[in-house]
Amino acid sequence: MSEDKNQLNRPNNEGPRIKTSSIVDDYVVQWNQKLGTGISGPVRPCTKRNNSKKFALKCLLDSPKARTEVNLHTMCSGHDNIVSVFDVYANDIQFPGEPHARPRLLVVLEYMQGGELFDRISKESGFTERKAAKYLRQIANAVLRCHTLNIAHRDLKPENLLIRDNTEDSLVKLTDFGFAKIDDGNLQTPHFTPYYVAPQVLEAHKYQAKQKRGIIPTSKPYTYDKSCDMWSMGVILYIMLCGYPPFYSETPTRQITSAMRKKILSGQYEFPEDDWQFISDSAKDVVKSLLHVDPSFRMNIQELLGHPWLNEAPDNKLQSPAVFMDKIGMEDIKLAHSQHLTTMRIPDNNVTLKPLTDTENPIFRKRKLRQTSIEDTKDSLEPSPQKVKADNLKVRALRDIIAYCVLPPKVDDDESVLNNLVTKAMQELEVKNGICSVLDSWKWDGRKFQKKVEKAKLAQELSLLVRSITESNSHTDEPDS
Ligand SMILES: Nc1ncnc2c1ncn2[C@@H]1O[C@H](COP(=O)(O)OP(=O)(O)OP(=O)(O)O)[C@@H](O)[C@H]1O
Repeated sequence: MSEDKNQLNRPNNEGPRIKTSSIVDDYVVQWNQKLGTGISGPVRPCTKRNNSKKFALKCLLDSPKARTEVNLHTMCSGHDNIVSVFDVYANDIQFPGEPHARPRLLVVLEYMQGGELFDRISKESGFTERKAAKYLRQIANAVLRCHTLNIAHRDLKPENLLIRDNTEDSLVKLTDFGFAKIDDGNLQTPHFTPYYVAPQVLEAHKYQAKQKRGIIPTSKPYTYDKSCDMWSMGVILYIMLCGYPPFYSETPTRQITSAMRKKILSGQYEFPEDDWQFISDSAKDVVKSLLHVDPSFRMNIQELLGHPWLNEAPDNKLQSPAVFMDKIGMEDIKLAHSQHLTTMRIPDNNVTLKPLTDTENPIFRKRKLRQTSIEDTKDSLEPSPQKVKADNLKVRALRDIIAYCVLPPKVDDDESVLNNLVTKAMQELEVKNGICSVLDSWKWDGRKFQKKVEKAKLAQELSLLVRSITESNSHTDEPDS
């Protein structure tokens, strides 16, 4: 058996053996070439000295987060539908423009010659439902591997689905474990940050409450991180079938609009007749089951793999390749999906309110990355501490309301607490349009609500408002519409 095959079949549950010898002893790295670029900088080609095989090299600044990425990726590696990790080196490296060498993790990955999945689909002349099902099955198998190991990938998006080679039946493989985490399904009240409470957290609370009341059996624990992956597969499938995403702004913009947010939250999407009339009901059933707004009713990975459409999809031709040819449209689709994933990811630290500097915002980072020509600038992409402080102050009052709504009620709680918090927010906020449209739902008369407030819903809508305010502050060049 070849060395590479051995590597693919070895058990990976101990994490990688990180070598401290120099990578150049074993590999020739083409430092000036790029296979692609992500938030952590370029991925470069490299060749193994002893067998002349080509690999892809991802360079990460060494940090606990990078070590987690490498660790979880290595654990999932060794599966046909996951890009394999072959070697990991911890070396000090100085890139052009840097004053000194910095500790880096150099991750030698299986070389994915065929590029990104959606680019491949755009070139397929006879792309059919059956082929879409074949791709989805492979993606689902990758997710099964992760979920079986209790790892949620949390960044399932088109750019992270790569094709092995240029052959007709080439495999699709999942990569980039930068947001992956062990999903222990453990969600107790203090274990999230009210600042960034995502709809999924609130939904998880609802689920737990239903479990406590015996409405949902406790034997099927709901894990919110894993259900993000299922949602992502629903979006990816929808796009594969028609060429555009289910939740999309009508006006071309790189920001999610508030109307779009509402649609996402309430699961409002359509199968426009013109484009979907020839797509099978079975395919639509898979989409619906994955894009279920309530994660407790969303299909899990085993259910997806057991769906008949995956094996019996009809051979009707799809229009998506033609739509994928529109590169600018594709970029927008990718950005919108990334942004939505950011909303769904739950902050990992608990109890204390997190400063913005600790959050990951791929859109923000990517935009910055595009603006700079210096390689490996990960550290310089953070907003200044002064700006973070100013941003935090602007939305502090909104965060107080969110925290009030999501934390368990105090014994002496009454309506005046919420009314006072809202009044304070109205006084502090510079731009009030966003909050006014949220408050309108419960008839805020300037001092109190005339209608009974659904606290979970209010928290959901305000957390989206907070995100849009802080994000639009980060990109004053592209205001939220
Ligand atoms: N194994 C590989 N073989 C070929 N190209 C690759 C490989 N891994 C990554 N790439 C290319 O590099 C790009 C960035 O890789 P990756 O997503 O792992 O980096 P990242 O810095 O974590 O990016 P992201 O912004 O997506 O989080 C990919 O979209 C792809 O085009």
